[in-house]
Amino acid sequence: MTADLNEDHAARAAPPDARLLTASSLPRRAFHELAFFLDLDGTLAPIVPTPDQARIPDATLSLLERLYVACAGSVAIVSGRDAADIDRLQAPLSLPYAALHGAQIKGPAGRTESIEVPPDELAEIIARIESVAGRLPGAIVERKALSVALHYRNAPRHEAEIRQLAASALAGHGAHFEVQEGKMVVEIKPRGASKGAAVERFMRIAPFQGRTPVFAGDDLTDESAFRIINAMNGISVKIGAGPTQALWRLDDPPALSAWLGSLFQTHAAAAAADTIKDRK
Ligand SMILES: O=P(O)(O)OC[C@H]1O[C@H](O[C@H]2O[C@H](CO)[C@@H](O)[C@H](O)[C@H]2O)[C@H](O)[C@@H](O)[C@@H]1O
Repeated sequence: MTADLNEDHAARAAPPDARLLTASSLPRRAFHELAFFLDLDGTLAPIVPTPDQARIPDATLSLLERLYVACAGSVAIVSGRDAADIDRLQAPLSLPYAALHGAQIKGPAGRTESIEVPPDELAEIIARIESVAGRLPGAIVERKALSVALHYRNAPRHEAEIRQLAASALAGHGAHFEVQEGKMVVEIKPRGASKGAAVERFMRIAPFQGRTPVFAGDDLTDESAFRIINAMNGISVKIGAGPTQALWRLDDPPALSAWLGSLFQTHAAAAAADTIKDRK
């Protein structure tokens, strides 16, 4: 069993005790005290039938821009997607991000960091997967810079074969790669890449350092980040149903947008109250 499958087990074993997050659940904190880490698919962008149909709604992009300004740059996307996809999906914004489940990081000053994997091994894995997936109607192979995802959302009857294919493609490459399960997808990613490690990395650098981290995510890959966030006394938010290590829960991407919007309303109301107090 790989580390990530263990994470899967840990998530399933956790009691379903994440509490519903509302506008008044948390003590009020100023934006300059907070750092936001947001997953992409299923969190900022609703889940859709194929990866290339995914979009971050314009209203969410506007909210992210306001948040970025309010937090003086302490907002990052933390995704399993390829860097090029994150650039495309967040345009016209250019928030810092972790791509490929944390294997690559683009920091606040645009500096990039990356895990390295042997390119010939990745090419072998992809060739093996593509040679079989082509015979499974509906299966989608998503090639990424350091990994490959095998989607079965449109080929649910082939789930078992697809999982088996990922396991067999990994054989002989386990020193550098590992399996990452996700929503109707099985991926082969660089060994050791994790969203938790990416969040820890961001939290060691300005402007994130010293703030209370907030992480929202919907999938198994987000569980490593929830654990790190909890250990940092941060705010971990699971989007959607399912067992989780997160302490808070929101129903879906629109609920996350509404909660982020409510932070601005609370902030504005508090500022107005302070002004009235000052005048008295
Ligand atoms: O960490 P994330 O930003 O959530 O990325 C996880 C994977 O998301 C994408 O796949 C998922 O979303 C697709 C679009 O909604 C959906 O069709 C698919 O079934 C989901 O698994 C993306 O394609 C992957 O590369 C990401 O790793």
